[in-house]
Amino acid sequence: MKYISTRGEAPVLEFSDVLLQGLARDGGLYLPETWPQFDADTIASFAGKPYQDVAFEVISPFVAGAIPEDDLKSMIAEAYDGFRHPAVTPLVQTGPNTFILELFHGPTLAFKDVAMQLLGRMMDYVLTERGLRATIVGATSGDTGGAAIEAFRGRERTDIFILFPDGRVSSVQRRQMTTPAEKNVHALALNGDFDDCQAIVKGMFNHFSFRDRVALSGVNSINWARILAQIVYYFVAGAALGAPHRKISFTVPTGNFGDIFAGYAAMQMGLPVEKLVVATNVNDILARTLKTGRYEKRGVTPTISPSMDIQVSSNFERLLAEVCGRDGAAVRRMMNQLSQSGSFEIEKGPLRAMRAVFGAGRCNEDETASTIAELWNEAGYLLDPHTAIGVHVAKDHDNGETPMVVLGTAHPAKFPDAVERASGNRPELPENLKDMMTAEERQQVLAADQGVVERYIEDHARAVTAGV
Ligand SMILES: Cc1ncc(COP(=O)(O)O)c(C=O)c1O
Ligand SMILES: N[C@@H](CCOP(=O)(O)O)C(=O)O
Repeated sequence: MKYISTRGEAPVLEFSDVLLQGLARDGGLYLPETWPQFDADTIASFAGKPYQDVAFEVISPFVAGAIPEDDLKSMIAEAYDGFRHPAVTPLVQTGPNTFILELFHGPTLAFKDVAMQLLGRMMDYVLTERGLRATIVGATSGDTGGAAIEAFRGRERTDIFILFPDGRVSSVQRRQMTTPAEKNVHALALNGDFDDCQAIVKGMFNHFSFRDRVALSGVNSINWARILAQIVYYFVAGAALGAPHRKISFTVPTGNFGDIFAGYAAMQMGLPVEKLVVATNVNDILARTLKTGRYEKRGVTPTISPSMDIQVSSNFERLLAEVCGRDGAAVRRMMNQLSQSGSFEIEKGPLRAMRAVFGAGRCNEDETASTIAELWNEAGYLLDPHTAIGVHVAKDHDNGETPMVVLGTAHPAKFPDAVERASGNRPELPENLKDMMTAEERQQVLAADQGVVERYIEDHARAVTAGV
């Protein structure tokens, strides 16, 4: 399998290189050159299989040649061994036609673990094989950071630097990043919002002398392997609910568009999907774009669903490339307009193609809280604020026939204050995470300035001087 950049000007790469690269050198994001196809019998055979077996079948065509089958199987087995539910991503029925796909049974209680636990192992494998070290950077609005740190803490070949918006993540999220004591972990609290953090990460990838000097690697969903691992649970849920013999709809709480792009990928690979519904909080750039055809940045408003407080949605670029027929020049034009003027227009044809697949809706703060209260009072099911946004938006897109799966992206205990205010019930952390709430914290507060962050990384990353 070969990978090409959305902007069409970076080298075509194999899987192992895409895994280590993060952002393409033309500023774009890597996509597989073609979508592997699964026929109806293969999809039907996923029903009832262990998650790990489906993961192997879905992931291997993308990885073929880079990682031998037995090694890939072992990595998958180890990655999901630590999940607290034997089904890894169980489906729970919460209404006559509605299901929540619980993606939060991993070590840091968010869907990010599903991909990150595998990504950490794959990167370590490739770095060891090549005798290299890497400096990993990531931007987080709360969940990616903790999941990435958990996946890479103590790993000999990597140092990890996570940039998060100071004061804008929940205390559980912050502690997941600041309490690991391993020396290769660096939690950087930046004086800005998530978009500032993400812009600095992309800026560092586009600063080639720095990028090469520190052997920069990325674990945000700009890294294709993150999306790849997330495709699996769409197939697992789809097959459990009757695919390929009937269509399924998915509503996805969305920020950086990575999770829902994985659903789009599953669809391209043969999963019969009726609709992929984008659910946003009041930072609703994606819902607005699908409605108006104009992608237009506004300021970020802090909400009780902080992980979705995002305006510049990285993976939307992957969708643009798809609906523009992989026309790199068209994608470059739109991305240049975005960086120059803060907005761009999507042409009619590509917009029509998007609307054929995607629906969208937005959920404000009151609606988020009342959705949490409602499901708690009616069904005794406690939602986290991000999943609540999905549940709220899904109602408007449920046709009463096609099963509607809402992606349950985080455990309510990650947001105990907001959940308690909404439902009167304070969710408890799993026993093994409770110590974290009293452990010593370690973080570095820095200005949201690329130069400042780069200097900090150069001073602390072992890849700069060591190179195994
Ligand atoms: C709990 C939670 N829900 C939803 C999202 C949105 O996911 P994505 O950025 O892949 O759209 C995130 C973070 O991105 C998150 O942490
Ligand atoms: N919501 C995310 C934002 C970064 O997401 P990613 O999927 O692009 O890595 C978070 O919680 O950090």
